Amino acid sequence: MEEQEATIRNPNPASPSDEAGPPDAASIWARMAWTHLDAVRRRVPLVQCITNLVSMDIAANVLLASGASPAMIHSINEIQDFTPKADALYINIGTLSAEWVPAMQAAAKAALEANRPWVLDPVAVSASSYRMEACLELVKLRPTVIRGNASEILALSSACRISGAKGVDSAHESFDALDAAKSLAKSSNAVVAVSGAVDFITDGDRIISCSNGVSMMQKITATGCAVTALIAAFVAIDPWNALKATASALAVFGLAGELGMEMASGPASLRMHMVDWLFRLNESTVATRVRLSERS
Ligand SMILES: Nc1ncnc2c1ncn2[C@@H]1O[C@H](COP(=O)(O)OP(=O)(O)O)[C@@H](O)[C@H]1O
Ligand SMILES: Cc1ncsc1CCOP(=O)(O)O
Ligand SMILES: [Mg+2]
Repeated sequence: MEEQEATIRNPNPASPSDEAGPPDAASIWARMAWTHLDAVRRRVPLVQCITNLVSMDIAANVLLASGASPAMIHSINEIQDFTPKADALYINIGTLSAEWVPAMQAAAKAALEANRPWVLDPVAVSASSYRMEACLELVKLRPTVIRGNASEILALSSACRISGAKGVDSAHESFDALDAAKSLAKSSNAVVAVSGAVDFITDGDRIISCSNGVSMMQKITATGCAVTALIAAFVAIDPWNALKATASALAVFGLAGELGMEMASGPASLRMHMVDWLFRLNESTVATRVRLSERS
């Protein structure tokens, strides 16, 4: 366990005998993504998911295929016993109901008390003031990571309704939400990830961008929810480096989408092939095809 953690903190130590010379920044990031995926497979983190009804199947299958252990447990009566046993908690407000809000809050508090990372997906946060208020209360419970599409991050960051946002889908490009993401990261103390054609991950100071993925992923419902679940698994195995773990999860997911698209004929087969590729990804594919970089 200690050896693995050390590897994650320093995923690519320079080797003086490396004939190819020192690795470039892109390959260091890609090797980091592999180290994270490998650690998830070895350590099989238990991820408690309180997620929407649409996403339960794909989120659980994405976690399983990647090597994590999903548990879709949302009854308030089980939080006290179960949440401290989980390695990370995932909360998603997609199909919010009055009954679930107290369970979400209790789980976030239990995760904090047990020193476990927890990850928030603010699905369609601007759809209603009820949803926005519930989400703002959750943000006060110090999520480790918040991942949303551009419209959601813009809305949450300004905590007001954004005209043009259409339900659960984004009406904005991820770059439009970059300043909002930085500001939300600073005010919430969370790592904030904005997904889109390019994903941006920030802690308020550093910004990592990820250009893996294919646009067809938007045509599968709950891909955003599923990648947020995957972020929870990656943060579970590297909680002190949530920025990097989040970037790795988005890159691995996007790469599985790219490889899946080579075999798919539409959204339904992409979903299947993407899950297969999360299971099949190997070191050389991840190390050569992940596209992460840090913006200066
Ligand atoms: N135009 C795009 N090109 C490539 N990948 C994309 C594109 N749009 C979204 N993705 C990917 O799809 C996944 C879900 O992101 P997104 O659609 O923004 O979330 P949501 O489903 O919450 O709206 C992410 O992994 C993201 O990188
Ligand atoms: C369609 C829908 N309605 C409520 S939650 C949900 C799924 C949203 O998934 P994603 O945010 O990944 O697009
Ligand atoms: Mg979403």
